[in-house]
Amino acid sequence: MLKAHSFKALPAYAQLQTHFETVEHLHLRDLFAADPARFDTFSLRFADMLVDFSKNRITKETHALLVQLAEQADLKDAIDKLFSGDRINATEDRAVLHIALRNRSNTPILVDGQDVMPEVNEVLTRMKGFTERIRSGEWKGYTGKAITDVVNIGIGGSDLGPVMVTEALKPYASDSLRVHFVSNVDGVHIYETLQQVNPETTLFLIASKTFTTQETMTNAGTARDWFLQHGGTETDIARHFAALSTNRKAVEAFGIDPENMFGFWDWVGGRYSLWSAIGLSIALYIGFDNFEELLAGAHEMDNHFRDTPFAENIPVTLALLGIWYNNFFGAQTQAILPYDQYLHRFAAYFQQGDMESNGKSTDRNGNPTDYQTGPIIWGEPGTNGQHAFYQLIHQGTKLIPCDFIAPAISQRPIGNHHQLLLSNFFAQTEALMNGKSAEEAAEELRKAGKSDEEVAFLTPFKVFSGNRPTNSIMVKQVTPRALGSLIAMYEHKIFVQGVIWNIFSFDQWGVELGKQLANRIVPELADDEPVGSHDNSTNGLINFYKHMRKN
Ligand SMILES: O=P(O)(O)OC[C@H]1O[C@@H](O)[C@@H](O)[C@@H](O)[C@@H]1O
Repeated sequence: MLKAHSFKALPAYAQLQTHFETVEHLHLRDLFAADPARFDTFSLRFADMLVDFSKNRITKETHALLVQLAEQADLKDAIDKLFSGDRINATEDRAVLHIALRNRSNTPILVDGQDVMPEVNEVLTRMKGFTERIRSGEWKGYTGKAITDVVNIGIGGSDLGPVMVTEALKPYASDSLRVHFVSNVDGVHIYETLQQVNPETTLFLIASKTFTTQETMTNAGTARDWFLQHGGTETDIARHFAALSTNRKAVEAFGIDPENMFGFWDWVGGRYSLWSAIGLSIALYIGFDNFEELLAGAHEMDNHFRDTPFAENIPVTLALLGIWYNNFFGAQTQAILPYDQYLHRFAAYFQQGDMESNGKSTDRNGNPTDYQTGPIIWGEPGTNGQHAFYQLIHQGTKLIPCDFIAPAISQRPIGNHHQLLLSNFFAQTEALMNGKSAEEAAEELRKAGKSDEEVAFLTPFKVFSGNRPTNSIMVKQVTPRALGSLIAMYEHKIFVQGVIWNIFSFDQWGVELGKQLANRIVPELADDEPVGSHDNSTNGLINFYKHMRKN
């Protein structure tokens, strides 16, 4: 169990509040001018990764106070508990052990006195064997043909991780195996996917921790019906359906051969599950060796996180900076901006990772928080984002801390594309930091031949206040190993913030109410009778729908 504390009663919180008043008006431009070694002071290295956090509105004192905040929140104790299988997910009474799934050192990790590693290794071995049989073509479909398409049916944590990672690591994929993902209960999603595949050569992975999720069970049922309608028989299902789940009974009840079930455990949170059997689509797509590289990269980051003093600890540093903006500057959001097209689902992945983990307003004592917790996470890959929403980041009224992520080496070196891409990556954080003064703007206009009148009119619109904070995270290349480290880095950042905010990061009660109400509404939609059991608006909407579909 994590110790509880009062976030705002931590001594460093009050000190940071006072300190904030001295920092709030400092401009990054001046901070850089005053300290030629600012980059060295505020950047960290890890393997082939560089994290430059010098373009943040902090001084050495800010950093020191933030580290104290972490210490006073007993972060060390929380990290020990995370890594030792303590039941830190108290409201679900579970340990939180995604770190065990990638524990390549294979040191024992105990839950209730029992080492979980043998089970973890056993599932990995089965995944490896299965992956190899599918990829080699040894595994045959019901007409004797090799599998060419894998359809992962899952949602939330049983979808977003595999989608993001298979997209990110496309260059490592086999040419002979395609992956598809169906998540939405909107029939359009399964329809469009089934259009693209052949029942003789398709493997469906039903990915659901609980094996009860409405969307997934509905899509799985539709896939099974389609398979049976297109030539497959009940006995052929064993060659074409596998389950990734913790719920053996429900898997069997669905009719999937237990031989084709890859299990995991209640101590794997859905949004932390890509490292488990939920990652089978990843392993099938990029091969098991590459999947192990992904695990190894995450394990390296786990070790860094567990063993590095807070001041040099990358996830801790990112978490503290986030708290600085969230709780002192009043920033509402955090943008994640990968300058790598293959990482185009990275921000979407951490929308769930972060917002489902830390979007909470009850603290660990059961009291409402009187401070802000998890930020809104959003982002698109560069340079597309630049032509969409960067206007607001540069000149809008909101403070938006941004993480810029880029590889030094492109997976697809073509002409000078990557240099152009990276010139934008470097230029954007420079522009956000420096801005452009009225004098500079006026000078530029004059040089462009504008009249004095035009200069006077246009200058205010051409001013950039700058002082907009960014982190720049560079890796050598987005290899499976580097990606594993990057994901684990953000996972631990989220953990650290939850510990300091005194909230429980590993439950998700907030997703339940909507599900409950939808289940109540489902039978009401079966006939055309008007409903009157809801509030006026909901009745009106349901009745409009019933009217429209009938007429
Ligand atoms: O993997 P299953 O059990 O289908 O859950 C899928 C998703 O459901 C949602 O409601 C959330 O709770 C997510 O954390 C979870 O990843």
